[in-house]
Amino acid sequence: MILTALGLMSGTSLDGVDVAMIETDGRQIKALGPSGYRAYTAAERSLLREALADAVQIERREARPGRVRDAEHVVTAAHAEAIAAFLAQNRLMPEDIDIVGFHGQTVLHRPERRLTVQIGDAAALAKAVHIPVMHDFRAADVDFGGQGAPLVPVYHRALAQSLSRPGPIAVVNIGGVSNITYIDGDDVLIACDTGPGNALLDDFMHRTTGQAFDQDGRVAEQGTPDEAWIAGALALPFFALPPPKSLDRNDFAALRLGDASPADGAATLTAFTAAAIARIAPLLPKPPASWIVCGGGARNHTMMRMLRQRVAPASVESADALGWSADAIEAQAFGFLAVRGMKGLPLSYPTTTGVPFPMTGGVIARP
Ligand SMILES: Nc1ncnc2c1ncn2[C@@H]1O[C@H](COP(=O)(O)OP(=O)(O)OP(=O)(O)O)[C@@H](O)[C@H]1O
Ligand SMILES: CC(=O)N[C@H]1[C@@H]2OC[C@@H](O2)[C@@H](O)[C@@H]1O[C@H](C)C(=O)O
Repeated sequence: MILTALGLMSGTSLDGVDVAMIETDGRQIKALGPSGYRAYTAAERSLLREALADAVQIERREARPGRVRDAEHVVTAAHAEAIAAFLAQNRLMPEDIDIVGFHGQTVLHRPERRLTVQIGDAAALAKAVHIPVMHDFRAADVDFGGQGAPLVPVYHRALAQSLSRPGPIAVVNIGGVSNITYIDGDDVLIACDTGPGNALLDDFMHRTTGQAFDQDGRVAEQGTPDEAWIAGALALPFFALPPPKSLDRNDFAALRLGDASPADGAATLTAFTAAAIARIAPLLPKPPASWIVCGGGARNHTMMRMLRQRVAPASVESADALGWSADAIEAQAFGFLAVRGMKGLPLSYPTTTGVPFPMTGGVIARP
């Protein structure tokens, strides 16, 4: 049966809430609908940053220390607003939607302690929007010893079904953290986080220039990467580990650049992200022949150029260039995952998160 889902994603970049509509039976994509976006205000974003800092002390999933509880209210309200605006703009009624896939906002990810915390009150959201809400997508995977991330690979595989590109194909998402899905024919699906995405660069830009991010990679383009610093950072044990593996947004936050100018610092961090993505290739069964990049990093021309240099002669294309929506893919993915969860289909596999057997997930809150 084909269901209509709305997927919602509030990613590690802390920039806002993406919404996207998808019609699917959980295996194939029947149609992709419109998408929308509700940015966090500067005040909301700084509250989320404080919540991330306070979340470090969390030991039980339900705990909401310090600013985490206030942040949870803000996250829930922002998602309710995002859905209301999306329905109004597209002249849709709540009854037109079968299920909402609500990822929430990750504030702490410690799979080695069987702990991953996404804030957002699904029961309150279901009541506010009058639609059933599926949430807690990562919990079952982590409970069974999986990484709990990344979860988009099953959706990348569904998207790639209609793609004619030489394989193996690597779909890379450059959000706050970067992750990769490796697809080789119908049977091989491997995934992991590769290292930093935009979060380190965004934090550096914020600190040194007051800008939220390096628009189109223009600042990095003016600078020179510090290759010795990058080689030192890539020597961290994480980068030598084979998939599956995952990261917390702030796992590399302690890395410091010293006195770099904004241009050289941005160039170094952009090159670090590209180099960390390319570093996964020797840990995969074969080097990918076609790289497809989604997430906000696909708009950073300097990052795309640096990735091209590092994976040559393989091709590197932006998801938008294929007619996929680089910005909406993760939100579409959580709509798709909600339908898979309703049908008891796996969200993750031993080769994507390290879970011991294919694992479904998600919990439904009803209005
Ligand atoms: N035009 C642009 N030029 C350069 N960078 C951009 C541009 N647009 C977006 N970005 C970068 O992309 C980031 C947002 O990416 P995205 O929306 O994929 O993140 P996310 O949803 O938080 O991701 P994830 O959950 O995968 O970590 C911004 O913080 C910024 O660093
Ligand atoms: C714990 C968590 O929220 N992880 C995010 C984060 O952002 C990118 C990367 O790290 C990825 O592993 C994951 O998100 C995507 C949507 C995923 O689960 O596939």
